Amino acid sequence: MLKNEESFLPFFKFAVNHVGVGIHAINQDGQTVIYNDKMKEIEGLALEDVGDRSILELFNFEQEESTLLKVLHSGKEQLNVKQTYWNRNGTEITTINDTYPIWDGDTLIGAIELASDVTALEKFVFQPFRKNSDPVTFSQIIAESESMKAVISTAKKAARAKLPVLLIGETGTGKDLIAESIHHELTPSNDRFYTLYCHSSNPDLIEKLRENLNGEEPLSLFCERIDLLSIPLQQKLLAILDAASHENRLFLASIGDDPVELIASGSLLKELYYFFSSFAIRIPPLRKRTEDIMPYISAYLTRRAERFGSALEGVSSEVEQLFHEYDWPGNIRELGLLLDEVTSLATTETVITYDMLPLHFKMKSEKTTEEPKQASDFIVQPGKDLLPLDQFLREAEAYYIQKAMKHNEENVTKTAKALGMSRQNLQYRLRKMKNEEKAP
Ligand SMILES: Nc1ncnc2c1ncn2[C@@H]1O[C@H](COP(=O)(O)OP(=O)(O)OP(=O)(O)O)[C@@H](O)[C@H]1O
Repeated sequence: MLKNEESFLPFFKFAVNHVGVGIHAINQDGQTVIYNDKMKEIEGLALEDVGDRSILELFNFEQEESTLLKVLHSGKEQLNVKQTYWNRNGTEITTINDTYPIWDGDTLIGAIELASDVTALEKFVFQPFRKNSDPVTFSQIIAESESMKAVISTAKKAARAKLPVLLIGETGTGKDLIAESIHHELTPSNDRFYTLYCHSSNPDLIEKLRENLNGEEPLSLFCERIDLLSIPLQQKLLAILDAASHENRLFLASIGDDPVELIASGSLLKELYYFFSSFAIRIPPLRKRTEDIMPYISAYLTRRAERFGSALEGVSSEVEQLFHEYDWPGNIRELGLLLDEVTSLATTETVITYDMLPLHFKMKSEKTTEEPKQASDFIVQPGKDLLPLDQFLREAEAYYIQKAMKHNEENVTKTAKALGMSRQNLQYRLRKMKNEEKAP
């Protein structure tokens, strides 16, 4: 570190321990090098627990479960990953994590995770229906698009048949909401709606479930994200459900990805999939049903005006277009989160304009709406300015590699072979292209 940089160290240390996000960084050996106060608070750890122990020892993770290690191995960032789990103090925590690789020139030297604790927001704002203890019913679900109308219609059929249901969809698409709506649609109704959050690999969780399912009480059980349970726990869960099946009971589950892929990758037990899949309902991501965006915003703003007297009534046409073009990786939850952020800062405005959007969203949305290069960009044409040769070569190389990757279904080994280069060389170029894309 340069002398000048050293003098900033106390400022950095102060900032790291006073920011509102949890920060966890590891070096290339998986050893913790930064673990700030907010992260300790989120994960319920004491300073002595952390020391210089590796992340694997600290959390008893299976190697593949740690996002930090995944990023360290792949060199690829992972953004907007929602995690709900019980921390060391037994408190249920929901975070949204962004994890980045750290490069020193071309060498990958570690990874850093930035975690925003959204537990309170989730409880208070994201689940407004639960907050009021009102039952969640189909009437509260926004479904303007044909695809969502079809989802609701199948979900109602499942409620009439009272057969097991599997909800398939990306995070934030509304699986929980639909599960609870199915429960409230049942006739005769079930006494209780239990949710089993499968985000923890703690065997006690499943044991507690066994106790709750003793007897013959009519109930609905929603096993949220069964694909996040370890396979041995999925086997236990299946045995418990088999034993507890009863005509008065409805079992529902959700998964975050295509079941065929989850089974093939060893994340989902085939038999558990069969158990739930009498009704397999796929909820499309928001980017494939953009007709639902404006009705959701309108319902959100109406609710906000009723509760907090907010003056906001809609969004500008520029924002509407941006929202339609953005790919919403966090789906409706991400849209709700964004609206929370914007509306909490609004005062007398009646329309949400581009200027009111947070910087992080503007940056993300710009990246996704940027026009990709076309083959015609590399042809010398009359009236078109010539590029400096090295810029032309860089852009042409990036274009050619991207096309080659697409042609080989993003398989690095196949593409490297086709391009006559080593896998490492291609990986290096892909990383370089990504960094150049990000550079302002
Ligand atoms: N169609 C919808 N209409 C109204 N609100 C919705 C809709 N879809 C989702 N939401 C809201 O978005 C948030 C996320 O929904 P939900 O928790 O049901 O998603 P999920 O698919 O179960 O996500 P995860 O897999 O991460 O648990 C909730 O606040 C929910 O109220």
